Amino acid sequence: MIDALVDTFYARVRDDRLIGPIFADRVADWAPHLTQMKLFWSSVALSTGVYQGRPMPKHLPLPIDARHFDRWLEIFVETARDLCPPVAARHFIERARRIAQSLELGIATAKGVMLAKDERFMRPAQAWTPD
Ligand code: HEM
Repeated sequence: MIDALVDTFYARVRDDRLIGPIFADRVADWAPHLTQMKLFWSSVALSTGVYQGRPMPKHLPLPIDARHFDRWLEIFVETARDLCPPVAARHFIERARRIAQSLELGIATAKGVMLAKDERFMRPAQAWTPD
């Protein structure tokens, strides 16, 4: 189930107009990324301990905020509901929401922004400069 969830989720992510390009700029070889994500979900959903990485430092430099996390979660929720029985879908979705929230908080903090409870992180608009 984790194999199917991860494969389908990232196939959809890669096609997405908002978050697809963020992955396209950084993930050249998808096979190792998908393997890593399957280990991650095995650890998170089944407590197997097979994922050894640290997701936070990988996300801190990304140009992402609340809008990107909302889209990520929207695709994740749709995919989990499409592929998993309801109990399993809820199990994955609950964990994805918690981790997304903690990544968003970490990104805000790294940018010197102290979010209030339930406040979302929005990146300041980029000043327009001619090429
Ligand atoms: C806006 C939302 C997100 C974007 C654009 C994003 C993007 C990325 C990118 C580009 C990488 C590859 C980084 C690299 O190898 O240099 C990555 C890795 C990863 N992401 Fe995300 N991510 C998002 C949200 C999430 C969420 C919500 C989770 C967990 C539920 C997550 C879990 C991971 C993990 C486990 C890795 C692998 C880290 C490793 O190599 O050990 N990401 N992400």
